[in-house]
Amino acid sequence: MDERSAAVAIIGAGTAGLAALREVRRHTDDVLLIEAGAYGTTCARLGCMPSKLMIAAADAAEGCRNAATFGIETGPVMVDGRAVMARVQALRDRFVSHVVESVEDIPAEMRLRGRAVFEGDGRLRVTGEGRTTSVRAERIVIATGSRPMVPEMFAGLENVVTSDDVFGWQTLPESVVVFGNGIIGLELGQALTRLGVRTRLLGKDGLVGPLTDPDVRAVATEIFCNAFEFVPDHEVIDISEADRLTIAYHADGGEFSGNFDMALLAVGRVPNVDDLGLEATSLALDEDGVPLFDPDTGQCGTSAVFIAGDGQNDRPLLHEANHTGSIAGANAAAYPAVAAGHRRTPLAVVFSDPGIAIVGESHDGLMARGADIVCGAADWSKQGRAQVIDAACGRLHVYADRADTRLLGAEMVGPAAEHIAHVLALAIEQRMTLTELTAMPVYHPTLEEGLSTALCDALGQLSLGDPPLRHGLGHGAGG
Ligand SMILES: Cc1cc2nc3c(=O)[nH]c(=O)nc-3n(C[C@H](O)[C@H](O)[C@H](O)COP(=O)(O)OP(=O)(O)OC[C@H]3O[C@@H](n4cnc5c(N)ncnc54)[C@H](O)[C@@H]3O)c2cc1C
Ligand SMILES: NC(=O)c1ccc[n+]([C@@H]2O[C@H](COP(=O)([O-])OP(=O)(O)OC[C@H]3O[C@@H](n4cnc5c(N)ncnc54)[C@H](O)[C@@H]3O)[C@@H](O)[C@H]2O)c1
Repeated sequence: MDERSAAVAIIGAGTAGLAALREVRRHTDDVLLIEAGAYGTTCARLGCMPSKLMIAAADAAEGCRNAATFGIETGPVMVDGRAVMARVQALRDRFVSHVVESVEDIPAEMRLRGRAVFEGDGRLRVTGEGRTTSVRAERIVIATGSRPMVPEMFAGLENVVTSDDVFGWQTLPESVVVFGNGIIGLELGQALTRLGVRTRLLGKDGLVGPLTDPDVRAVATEIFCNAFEFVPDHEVIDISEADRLTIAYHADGGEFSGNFDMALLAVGRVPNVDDLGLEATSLALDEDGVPLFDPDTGQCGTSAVFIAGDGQNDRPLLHEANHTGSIAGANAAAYPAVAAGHRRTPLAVVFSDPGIAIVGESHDGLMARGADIVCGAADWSKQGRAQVIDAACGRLHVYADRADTRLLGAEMVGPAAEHIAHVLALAIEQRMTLTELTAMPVYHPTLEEGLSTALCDALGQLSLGDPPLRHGLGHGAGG
């Protein structure tokens, strides 16, 4: 068995692991980056980028279908599944190759290929490429990511895939039943529908992505139920498999069934911590097997182990993997001088059409802590610019503290959600009040006028004297 030692070992060369490495190398080159799989990150290979490529193709098809609304005739829209997947894979490969090149620029002596398992505190066994290496590390960063959850009832079925499989398809299937009304289910379910795949999305508990505000969720439910075969809640009665999958289920008080080429599971992701041998360490674990850690430092208890990215099982998003990776790396390098990093305003976006976003504190979170808030609303169906571009549907709610009028959070479904969410994140990060926000300039005619409507609505509900001069053009059908 080979033996290695390092001041810092990082398990996982994904987004979080690479961010941690960058921070550690500011302090020391005595670091080992351990990777069990292919270099290239989940984001580029199997996540953010290929999914957005598929959505881009789907939106192009939908744009052609809707062109007649503007008086433009395109003729029948034909989707060439092979060409769609070829573009997805070509651009995905380009994104992956950029990451792989940057990893290969890391000095070879800092990299180790193989699967790491803890053998005790500060001790790892790494197995891969035909050899086993025993690693002693003073500090360790766990950055092992997550994988799709596969519930027991699907085990053993052949025609069941996850997002790990979709982007490798050579062409598009004829039909897919998607399980999961979360972010992946909505994004891929809608994209597949727009790409001409007969798609049914079966969800649980009436949820729509991450939305928690009942009014916003109700609007989103109506929109997506009209946009494609979306069943927000169901209970499986039976799944059988011959040539195709046959699903029988209860929904809306009735009994339904359907035949599909395959099932796409998008029912959540599990952190890759279960096969890490954590039981061999002195770390305390939560009920999901994740080490108890401080979200501000990434530190697990008072140990020299830090955790980052999807492995934290907290905010499984790319920018959070990058940020928590940096925090964990900086603290692993400086240990025992551990410092809190600044955790940014929570921000989650669903790239559906219309888009969905949550910024800052969610409605559920605010209610749970008994916050005294004022909620301002905008109805996108009446918004001028949204009507111009044929995107007039959705709802925006902004939440502000009733006492000091600081913006606390927002939930939305509607046009430009990804951009409006960023404006709001900036405002929350800067601790801006409704008075300050409504004093900002708003151009006409823009979708930002819808945001202005919601902010003015919130301010108008407070007894602060006269509300500011409203940007009237943002309120109605163009004036
Ligand atoms: C379909 C899909 C779409 C997504 N879209 C978006 C999006 O649009 N925006 C967004 O913000 N987020 C999106 N995400 C989430 C985002 O991709 C993840 O949050 C992010 O990639 C997590 O990065 P990470 O570094 O934690 O994990 P990863 O990049 O997965 O890195 C973990 C690495 O650890 C390695 N590893 C695991 N166990 C071991 C071990 N024992 N030993 C050695 N190595 C090990 C793995 O092989 C892997 O390379 C999407 C995810 C999916 C699946
Ligand atoms: N745009 C983005 O930022 C983006 C895109 C894709 C993925 N991601 C990340 O990946 C994570 C995982 O995505 P996800 O969509 O798999 O998980 P998710 O946690 O977002 O949603 C899972 C959904 O599946 C439902 N569900 C659970 N069991 C079910 C069952 N048996 N049948 C039907 N539905 C069931 C749940 O109610 C939930 O709504 C996301 O939370 C997100 O952080 C982000």
